[in-house]
Amino acid sequence: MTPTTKPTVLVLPGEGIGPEVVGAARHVLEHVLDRAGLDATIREHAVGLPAYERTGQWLPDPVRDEIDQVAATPHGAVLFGATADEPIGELRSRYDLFANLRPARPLRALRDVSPLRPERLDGVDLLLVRELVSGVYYGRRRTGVDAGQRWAGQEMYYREDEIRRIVRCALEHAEARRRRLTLVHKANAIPDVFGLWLEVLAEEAPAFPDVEVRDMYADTMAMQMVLRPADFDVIVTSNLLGDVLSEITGAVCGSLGLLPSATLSPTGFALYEPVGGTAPDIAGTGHANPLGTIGSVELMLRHTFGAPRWADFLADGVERAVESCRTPDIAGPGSAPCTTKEMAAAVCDAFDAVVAEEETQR
Ligand SMILES: CC(C)[C@H](C(=O)O)[C@@H](O)C(=O)O
Repeated sequence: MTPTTKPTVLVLPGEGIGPEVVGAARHVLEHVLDRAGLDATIREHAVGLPAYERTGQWLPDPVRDEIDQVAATPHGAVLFGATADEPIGELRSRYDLFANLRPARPLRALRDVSPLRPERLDGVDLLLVRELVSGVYYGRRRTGVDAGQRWAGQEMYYREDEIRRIVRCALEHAEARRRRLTLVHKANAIPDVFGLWLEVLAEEAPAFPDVEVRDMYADTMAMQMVLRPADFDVIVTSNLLGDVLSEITGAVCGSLGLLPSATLSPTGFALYEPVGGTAPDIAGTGHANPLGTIGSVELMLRHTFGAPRWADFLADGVERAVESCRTPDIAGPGSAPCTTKEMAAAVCDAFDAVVAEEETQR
């Protein structure tokens, strides 16, 4: 359903490759909105290192105030680039952005880029649902010295309701997709925490009788994701395990730079960001892959703008664009790599072509 009030999108590029990939994705967002006749308020602010250098704050107070306001509106969203952990950890927790959706589907034209044999990619279409505001990331931290030895600890803690809402979210997505859900855990080594995850899953699953539910140790899953990625549909897991597993899905698809994410709060406020980080080794070269951020725009069109048709056109545009335009991470041997900006332009052109075809077919 199209939102009744105009969405507001705060663009927070951050540092490293963040400004480059977000610049490209913003260009694509504005292009699609224009073509679709959709309206939005878009404002951009510095966070992370550039903000710290200017104000001494990673997330400056005025920016935080503005995000507070936008988070309270019915269709508020953030398009985020990349930073070190400070601002992103604070944003996730402050706005209760608990449901991190990380879809991973190899692009047709990039089968040669994945390190996996092409036949292993057939039918790969994963959705990793990662809990994002609890677990060991936010656990009690302590350090000390004992008998002359320094020690450090950080607690892994989960409350029942935190598990229940992410498990439910994953079950709902599984029901709407291919109806398979795998809970990934380490109940053999961390029995109390992951035992509770398993109990909650057993309590929630009966409400979704069409979803085939199973569970798997995280170490086994790490292997299975490489050997048989097509066997899985929705995967739900904790904050830390989800972080590690999503990097594997990046490798399966051919590059971490391809992966998008959407993180939803209970109020509908959402943050969209690529899965890849600041990539300091290539920052400033103009060759970072913007497709993970452009894919995040596609997710924004679905969740915040309620415009799945335009999101589908954009997804088709991306499939077409990579047939001829590829940044160095996905260029493969022998082909000339394109720049971040060229990739954004190629996506806009391909999107226009998809829309034009659609219009002539009607
Ligand atoms: C930057 C870092 C704190 C972050 C995380 O671990 O959550 C990143 O790896 C991610 O996957 O979003």
